[in-house]
Amino acid sequence: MSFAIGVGIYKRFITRERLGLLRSRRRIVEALRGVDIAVDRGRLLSLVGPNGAGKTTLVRIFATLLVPDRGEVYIGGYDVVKDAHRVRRIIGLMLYPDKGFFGRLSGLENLVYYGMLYGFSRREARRRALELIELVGLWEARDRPYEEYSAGMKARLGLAKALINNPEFLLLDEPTVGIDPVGARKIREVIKSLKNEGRAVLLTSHNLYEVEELSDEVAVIVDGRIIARGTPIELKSRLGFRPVAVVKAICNGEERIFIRDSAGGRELGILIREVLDEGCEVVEARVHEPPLEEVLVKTLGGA
Ligand SMILES: Nc1ncnc2c1ncn2[C@@H]1O[C@H](COP(=O)(O)OP(=O)(O)OP(=O)(O)O)[C@@H](O)[C@H]1O
Repeated sequence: MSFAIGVGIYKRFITRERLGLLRSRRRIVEALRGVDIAVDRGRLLSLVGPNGAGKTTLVRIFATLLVPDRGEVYIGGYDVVKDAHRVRRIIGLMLYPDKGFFGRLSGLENLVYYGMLYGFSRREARRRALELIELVGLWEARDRPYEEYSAGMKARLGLAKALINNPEFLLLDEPTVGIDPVGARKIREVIKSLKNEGRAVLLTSHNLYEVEELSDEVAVIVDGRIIARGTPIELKSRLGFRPVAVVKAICNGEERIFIRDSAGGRELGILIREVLDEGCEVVEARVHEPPLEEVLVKTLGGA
């Protein structure tokens, strides 16, 4: 059985919609409509989809912050509703934006505080906090007040906080939003190493290049339902996008481009041979695989 598993998850919100100064009416939002999801140890599953699709709602249910209306969710064998306190001991959560920090305390003090909430002694909490501050690249800023941190620094501290209890399951909601490219790469490396250590990771991101780089599996959520899932490569081919072999050549003094469907991987070699047989000179040969970004933007269109 998978380390984290959710079956038939259904969640709706009842809100009030304003119709004017004095009038409002009840509005029902079906945020999740029968979602099945599973994440194994040492694997990273990304949730992608348009704004309002239900990704954060799903993360919050796995994090025990919301109770599903229907369906079952287990993490490490514990029910997220009935055994919420046990689940909280084995998960780490990074939400965006993270409102759980004290502005006047330094990054380090904030982490020590959270370590002690998990039951570590002050000494142990400090040792762990320093280790994590170093890991996320905040060493120089460790004694500065949190309120002075930039958005990217806050996000890094959020990741460190998610790791303070050495969690087996990590829930990362938009972990690199607002972080500069060098910082974001650092965060991605940390996420990869956490996964390679055997943790299960559930991630949401609108950065599909990041999703493609990190994910073992991607689930596309639209309107509260998973409409497609698979490895990035499976997903692309399921959505009708296949790699193509492209050969650029000079034939009789003119540049020509030859293109061939290249699902099997051997087509590029065959195409090059054919082009050479035609008496052309090959100047460039490659397999073009459309990035996940291109595939999903074309598939989801205006969703
Ligand atoms: N507390 C709430 N009360 C009412 N509606 C809510 C609440 N939380 C979420 N929703 C609604 O549920 C739906 C799913 O929201 P959710 O935040 O899960 O989407 P998302 O996929 O994470 O979006 P984004 O990419 O913008 O972060 C949206 O229609 C949202 O407005």
